[in-house]
Amino acid sequence: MVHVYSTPLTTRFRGLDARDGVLLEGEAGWGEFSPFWDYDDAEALAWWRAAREAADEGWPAAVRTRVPVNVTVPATDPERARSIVLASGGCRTAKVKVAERGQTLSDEIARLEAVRDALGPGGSIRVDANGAWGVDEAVERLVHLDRAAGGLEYVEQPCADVAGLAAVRRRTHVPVAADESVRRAEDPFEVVRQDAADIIVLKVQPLGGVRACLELAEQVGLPVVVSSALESSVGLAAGVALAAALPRLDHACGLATSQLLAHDVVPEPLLPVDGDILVGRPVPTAATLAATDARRLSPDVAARWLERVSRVEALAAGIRSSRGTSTTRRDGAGA
Ligand SMILES: O=C(O)CCC(=O)C1=CC=C[C@@H](O)[C@@H]1C(=O)O
Ligand SMILES: [Mg+2]
Repeated sequence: MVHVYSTPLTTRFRGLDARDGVLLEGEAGWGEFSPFWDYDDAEALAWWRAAREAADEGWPAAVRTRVPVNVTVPATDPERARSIVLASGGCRTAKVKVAERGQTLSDEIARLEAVRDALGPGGSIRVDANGAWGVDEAVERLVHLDRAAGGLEYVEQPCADVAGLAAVRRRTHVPVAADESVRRAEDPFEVVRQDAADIIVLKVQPLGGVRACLELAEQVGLPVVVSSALESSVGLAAGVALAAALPRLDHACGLATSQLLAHDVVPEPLLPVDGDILVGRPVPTAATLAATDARRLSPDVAARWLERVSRVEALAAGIRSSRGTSTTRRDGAGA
């Protein structure tokens, strides 16, 4: 069964006001396929593999029952930032978006001060620049942002390229986390070779599934933060499964993003309680599927997704047969 979901966001995020994607049901449960629209079909293949893993195989065993998570604060005004933190379900870590086009350093300082105020002195604050800064700009900005936050836990992807991350890392005491340099890189190990990061951010869909992420984490050998791709709780469950299966987890994970969706696809979304998400796999119901059904809410979006699924599924099948392996166990499933 294939369901195309669509929901408004509660706060604009990553330039988006709505989120949409596809849910697939297989023998092992539900999987999510929701590459952002700026990912082409070749890039979307990894997202497809993650969805099929969830639907057909399920995930490796958990070694913990709860996962500490951060509240995600979009590039919004200080009052809204404060209320997002206060309504976060007890998160002790906040991730604050910075370097948003059209915003100034003082907007960012005001947002960080509001977040620190709401979090209290004991919480941790990290920022994410999504690769928008040059090296000098990053080093300079971090002095101000570190001060406004009362100390930063780390900066995520300050610059776009790995050499930039490495240079920033040498020039600031704020630890550096690599996100896009892992999930959109041709070679995620470049970050290790250039000594460019203290932490790696892993997202299950763009990296091809929970097992692929566990393998990557082991090979990279750096501390891991598991983060969402702004999925519904069906997709978030895969991130939670990864965080639950990692042998070591030293940092809160970016998996509390159901808070950014106006509607989720399950009756009890994966949301933090006392700052933790309980490891589990919520199941959609007929009522929640109907409430998020893109075929009813925005038929054009639903049609685009069904076409995308057919194309990516064909691409995946072509790759499998050209490698000489058997075709899918579930030929045609999902389309
Ligand atoms: O890490 C989090 O707190 C939430 C997830 C998150 O920030 C992101 C999800 C999806 C797309 C990205 O632009 C963004 C990120 O850059 O980490
Ligand atoms: Mg990021």
